[in-house]
Order: sequence, then structure tokens, then C-alpha cells
Amino acid sequence: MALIDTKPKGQRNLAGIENYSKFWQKDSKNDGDVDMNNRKSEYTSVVNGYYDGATDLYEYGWGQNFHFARYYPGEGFHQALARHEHYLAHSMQLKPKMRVLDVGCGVGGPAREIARFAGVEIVGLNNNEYQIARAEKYTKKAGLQDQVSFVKGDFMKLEEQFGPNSFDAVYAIEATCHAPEWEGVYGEIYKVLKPGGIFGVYEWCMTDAFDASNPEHKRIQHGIEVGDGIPEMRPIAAARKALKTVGFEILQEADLADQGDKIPWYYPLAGDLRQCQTVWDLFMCWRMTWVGATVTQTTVKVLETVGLAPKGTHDVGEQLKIAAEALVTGGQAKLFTPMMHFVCKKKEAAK
Ligand SMILES: CC(C)=CCC[C@@H](C)[C@H]1CC[C@H]2C3=C(CC[C@]12C)[C@@]1(C)CC[C@H](O)C[C@@H]1CC3
Repeated sequence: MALIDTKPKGQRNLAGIENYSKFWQKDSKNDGDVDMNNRKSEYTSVVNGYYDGATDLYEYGWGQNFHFARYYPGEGFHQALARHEHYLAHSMQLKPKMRVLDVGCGVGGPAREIARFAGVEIVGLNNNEYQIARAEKYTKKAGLQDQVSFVKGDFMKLEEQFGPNSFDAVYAIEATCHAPEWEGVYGEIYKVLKPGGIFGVYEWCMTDAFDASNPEHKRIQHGIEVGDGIPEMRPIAAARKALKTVGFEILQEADLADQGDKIPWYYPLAGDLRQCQTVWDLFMCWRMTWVGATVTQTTVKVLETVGLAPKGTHDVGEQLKIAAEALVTGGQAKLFTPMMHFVCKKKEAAK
């Protein structure tokens, strides 16, 4: 199902948005190995189809930092997202002037924040042209273009793109789950890191409580895949194994979604207004309530009909509703974590 990319530079592939949902069977019971293998071999079309459709909705509903976070009582939504990024940078011991790669950088929100926080130089890698164009625009507006740059490329071919031993550190925030297999993407990260270099990641995983023979667990896993452009949702153990297989030493690991926090990571997505910590958060969170989601989807349908939104955006919005339900249910049951945190080190050079 490969789709020919005929779009002008920086634009979305409209055919890809329309065809996105065809990579999954509607019912998780009918979604089998053939479907998954197809998604894996066509991961570029799957992920680009998803983000071509979802990026505008993400920015509208979430801002420029496409990831989840932990929340402290009294702390606003955007502050919490920034702190989650600072924590990753701190755990990796980033130092000023280091050359750092952001794998799957979205529209560059985390790269700009970490560049400011740690004084590092960041190259953001993304295979989605639309997101790259937006990332460049926002970075120029922030005056960070000399410190943060963006490259369009495939995270399964990093060495080809950047050459071996080219970064002091590499991080990935909720992005490498889009890879067809973790050994491939982690292996490439290992190659582009300098000896002794650090890789820090927030990974999307099914937890140890996930049971593939349980139909409700499978439904949640399938909802996360189709709703979030992920060819295959894999367990924590598979991430750990892949990191070790490619040569990393794991220095630190923790499921940050399982630390007994009072306010759960999924509360904004659940539209749970009672958990909002600031007045502004009420406006943000309202969009995720039933009424807010209905207003959004009706508006998207109108914009699509008059040609102001690409065809298929409403369908992507429907997938995002599936995503939200599956993520929240998976989070409540602790079957899923979006923040499995690993800090890993590449072997030092032999003396
Ligand atoms: C897909 C991966 C690996 C990471 C992105 C994580 C989150 C930023 C997104 C996951 C589900 C998304 C949804 C929205 C924003 C971005 C996410 C939270 C919306 C709130 C955007 C506005 C829509 O009307 C509803 C969406 C629900 C899902």
C-alpha cells in the first residue's frame, strides 16, 4: 500500500491522510499478523499519513510539545510538559555546547526547550515534511535557529544520514514507538553516538500487566496503535532487551507513570476538569470533554467540506478519539505507559 508522494515541499500528502486507517482492521479481533507486517514494512506511509492528518489537531489541542507529562499539584499544564523535558535532559547530564540529536522531534517544542535549558546544540530529525516546515518556522520565531536545526530523514537510517560517532548525546521523546522494530532504531542511535555517549528516552510500552490473550487488553493495544500511528505496541521487556542487544548499558530505568502520583498523566486527555491546576488549564482541558470534542469534530467537518482542511482530517479526528479512549483506559488499568524512562550509555572507546 505504498503511496506515491507527489506533494510540494513542506506540504502534507493528502492521499496518505485518506488512506491511513486502511492499515488496520476495524475490529481488533480481525487485525492479524498480515496487517501488522504490512504496517511495519510501510511504516513511513503509516506514520506520515498519521502526522499529516494529526499535526494541526495536536497543536490545537496540546500545543507544540507532543508528549505526556507528570503533574505536580498547583503546576500548570505547559509547565509540567517543560519539567518533563528538563528531567530527561538532567538525567542525561547534558552539558552546554554538546551536539545532541532529537529523534522524532515533532514540531520542535522539546528541542527548543531543552536547547534553552541545557545550552546544547540540537539537531531535530523527523521524516514528516509538514512538521519540519512548522518546526523551522517556530524556531526562527523563537530566535533559536543558530542553536536548533532540523533534518528530514528516517530514524532507521541514522548512520547513513549523519555518519558514525557524530553526536555527544541522543534523546527520543515518545517517538521511537513509531519504528517497525526497536532493535533497528536503537541500533542506529547507538551508531551515531560518540563512544561513551548517552541515549535518553521516554518510550511508549505495554506494561508487564498486559496480557495478549485478554481480548480487552488487545482492544486497548489496538486502539493505541490505530489512534496514534504506531505499527506495533510492544512490551517494556522488548524495549529493555533491544537496548541491550544493540550494545547499550542501561544506567537508569523507571516507569514514570507508576510512581504513585496524585494527578494521573492522562487527566487532560480524559477531560477531567476536576484535576486542572490553573484556570487556563480548564480551557485547554475542556476541548477533551465530550462537548469539546464534538464541537471540534463538527468544526473540522465544516472546514473539510469548504476545502479549508484536507480531506480525511475528520477521520483522523475520529482516530484521535479512539486514541484518547484507549490511552486513558490503558493508563487507568496500568496496561500502558507513555513514559518508560531509560538512560543508556554507549561503550567507551578501547584504549
Ligand atoms: C503518538 C505519540 C507517540 C505521541 C503523542 C502523544 C500526545 C501528544 C498525543 C496522543 C493522543 C493525542 C490527542 C490529542 C493531542 C495530542 C495527543 C494527546 C488531542 C487532544 C488533539 C485535539 C483533538 O480534538 C483530540 C485529541 C485526542 C488525542
